[in-house]
Amino acid sequence: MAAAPSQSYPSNKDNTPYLTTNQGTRVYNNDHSLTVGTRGPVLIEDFHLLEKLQQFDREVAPERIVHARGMTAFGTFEVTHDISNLTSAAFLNGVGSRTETAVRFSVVTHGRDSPEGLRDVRGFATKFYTSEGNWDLVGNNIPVFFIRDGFKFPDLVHALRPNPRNNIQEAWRFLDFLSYHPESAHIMTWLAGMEGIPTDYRHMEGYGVNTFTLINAEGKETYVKFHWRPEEGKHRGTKFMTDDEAQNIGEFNMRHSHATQDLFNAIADGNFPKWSFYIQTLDPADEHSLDFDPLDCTKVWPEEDFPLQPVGQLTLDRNIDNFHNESEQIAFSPAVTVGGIGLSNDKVLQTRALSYSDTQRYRIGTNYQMLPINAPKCPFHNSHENGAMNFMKKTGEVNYWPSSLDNVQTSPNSKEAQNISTATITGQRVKQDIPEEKQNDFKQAGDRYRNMSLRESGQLIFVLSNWMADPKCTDEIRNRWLDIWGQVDSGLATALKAALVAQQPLQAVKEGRIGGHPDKMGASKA
Ligand code: HEM
Repeated sequence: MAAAPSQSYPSNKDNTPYLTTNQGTRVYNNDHSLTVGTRGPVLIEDFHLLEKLQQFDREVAPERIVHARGMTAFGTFEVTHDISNLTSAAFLNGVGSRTETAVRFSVVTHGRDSPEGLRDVRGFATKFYTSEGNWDLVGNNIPVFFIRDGFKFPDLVHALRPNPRNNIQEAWRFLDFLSYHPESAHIMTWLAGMEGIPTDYRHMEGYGVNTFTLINAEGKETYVKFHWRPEEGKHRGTKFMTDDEAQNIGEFNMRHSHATQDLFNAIADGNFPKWSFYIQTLDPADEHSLDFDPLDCTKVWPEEDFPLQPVGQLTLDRNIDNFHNESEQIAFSPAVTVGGIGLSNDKVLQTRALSYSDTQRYRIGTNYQMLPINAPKCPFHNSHENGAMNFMKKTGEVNYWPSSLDNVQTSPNSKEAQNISTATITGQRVKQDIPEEKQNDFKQAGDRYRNMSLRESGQLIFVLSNWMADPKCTDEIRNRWLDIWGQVDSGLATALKAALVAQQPLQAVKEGRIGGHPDKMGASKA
């Protein structure tokens, strides 16, 4: 017997051998509009024509405001080292425990069809469909971020995205904004360095970036950083490209989708990519002994002080069936978590907790969480109701709580209750940066620079000086950055000054703008 309409989820598998409208009626002609005579006019009573055009007119859903370009694959996460001493999350407990996952890799700044070989941060977002609900680990391939307060995120993204006047990404704009944020010097050593253009998605690291908490069965909280390490290839499994190599790949791959293709082909060929999963932990009682703030996501926790502890392994072994349903409509949020894993007070993480589901309600729709790609694989039950595109079959008469007629219960002693930190917080309401003595914005950037090989530091200087040589970059912006780089490492600032002297005319000649002045470049001419 056919399923009742409210239970029926149309699928290609249920196709009839006949073309039908979405209403299920057979189509007798799929070539011509209904017209009066062979030359028209066209009649609007042609429901099939209207449905076909109107569906097409609405095919494009709004793209993500960031990370618009991306690709999803499915796989399994398996625990290799038990961490039940640290967390009560069931899926992390017991060696051999396996959880279904979906991972979406992405490029941050530009649109849905932008090239995948751009110098940019990459996203590495993982959805774990655990037996206790979904956990989303929404990470990047670079371990640090540009800012330490999400209040600044819209300005950051505006500065990185194309100029609103000419729709071209211009280095002077992000250099201008970031020069007021010296905490960004650290990520700039990654973005402008060798790590700025990963070869593909399979050879990337992933980092949770923000500090989270693990909470164990006794309620003890531990600060944690999450890390993915690819298992294939050299240099910790990562592979990167130079600007020239990336340009070549872009020219060769006219669809600018070499990384999507690489991932899809590898999985289709049975060459399944694998990542190891590690944590770094810190007892909150020890946080004040550090010379940086462990909740400041512009800092890493040095591995020599906070060794990586292995937890598990991720294998991606299944491609998506449909890009729109499983990559465009997949929705991640750092606030989607399970009992035993919580958020820290990291100000970027706390602001992220709002932003993702807010934009998903806008870009996918009110009921985005019901879509098969986003719904948990465990039972769920609540009184959330209705809204556009709600396709849940509900037959009950009680859609409120509590009720004497519906004995559904809360679970006050469940692990979820333990997600709420028991730490006492006191303080005045303020709008302020973290204490100055903990900002320490230059040390980690300087250490990275001083540990670079000649090739690596040469690459960094090449990219930074190219950005600073943008003819629309004013002397004031350039000098502010030279001052920042001087505090990172005086040798780096000297090298940059020398590179700028050598490079600026070259850049201008290359772009046919020699003798240019910011006003003549169309920046602000009235
Ligand atoms: C306050 C800072 C941030 C805000 C407000 C923010 C906001 C957003 C928003 C609105 C989206 C689009 C989500 C969607 O349409 O589904 C997004 C995507 C994403 N963000 Fe952030 N973000 C912030 C910082 C970060 C950081 C620090 C990371 C890395 C840890 C990150 C990683 C990602 C990833 C990987 C995606 C793509 C998820 C996907 O594949 O669908 N974001 N972010």
